[in-house]
Amino acid sequence: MSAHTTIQRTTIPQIKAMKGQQKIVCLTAYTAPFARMMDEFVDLILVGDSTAMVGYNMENTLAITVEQMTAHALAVTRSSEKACVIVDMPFGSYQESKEQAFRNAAYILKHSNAQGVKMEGGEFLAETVQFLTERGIPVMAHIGLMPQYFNTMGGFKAQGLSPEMADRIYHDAMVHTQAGAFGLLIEGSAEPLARRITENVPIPTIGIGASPDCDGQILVTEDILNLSGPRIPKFAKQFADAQASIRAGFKQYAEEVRAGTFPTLAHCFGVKKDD
Ligand SMILES: Nc1nc(=O)c2c([nH]1)NC[C@@H]1CN(c3ccc(C(=O)N[C@@H](CCC(=O)O)C(=O)O)cc3)CN21
Ligand SMILES: CC(C)C(=O)C(=O)O
Ligand SMILES: [Mg+2]
Repeated sequence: MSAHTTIQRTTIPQIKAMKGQQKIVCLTAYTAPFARMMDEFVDLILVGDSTAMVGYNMENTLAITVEQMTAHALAVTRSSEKACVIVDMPFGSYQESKEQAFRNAAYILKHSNAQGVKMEGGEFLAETVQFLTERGIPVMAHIGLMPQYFNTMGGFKAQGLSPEMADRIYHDAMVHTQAGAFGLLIEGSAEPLARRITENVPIPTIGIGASPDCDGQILVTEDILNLSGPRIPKFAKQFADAQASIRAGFKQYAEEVRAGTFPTLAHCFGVKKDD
């Protein structure tokens, strides 16, 4: 047995096969500590472009680059061994043409060792989904609320609430499925729409602010740990208060340094026993 055949990373075909069998548990991670801690609990880690907002305190996701996403993705793959890892293609790196999309997706995967990419878009994106899938790059299509349309939409607005819009998003889901997407991420959309899509596609749907009936769920990790800023979406639920625990640690450290009780000689080098 070779030295590196201990744990096999979950593959994209395995994620696809989970539909109808078991819920697909997904979270975002951008850096080593969270990737390392969540690896045993999640099936899939998304290196989300939400790091623009959560990690860099930007107003929206538009300014993050291919190089930044690649660096975050590499940190995540180096710090996990079990979860399937996919990466958000950042704004402007895939919308221009299917060739541009392939070039940037191949760059990201080559330099990060991640397994697939996610891209936001409706019907126009289907030929890109097919082009990449045929050439060895698995694509998850992100539909519904698409944060990269921040300027077109004038903010983050729930989608598919009217029958006309719901039908258009349903159609987008069918077209992406036909094009070979390995999964659909449905964000901020009417619940009946997300359920109807889930029931009518053979590929997994991953919901965020979508429906309990989606094949899997995802949230932004910092949101569920109370580590995000003040603007947390309605669909996020707080599962732990890491902020309280981290702030307590900062407070204690500051107090001990100011009081001169940290460090002690036990934290120092070259200290003689009888000093
Ligand atoms: N911290 C964080 N969590 C996220 O889930 C997330 C990000 N950042 N950044 C990228 C996108 C943007 N997302 C968001 C951000 C805000 C709302 C929001 O405020 N929605 C309103 C309803 C908007 C409407 O329909 O008018 C809400 O009440 O939740 C939704 C999705 C989801 N993603
Ligand atoms: C919110 C999830 C789905 C995402 O796209 C991100 O984290 O960027
Ligand atoms: Mg994203």
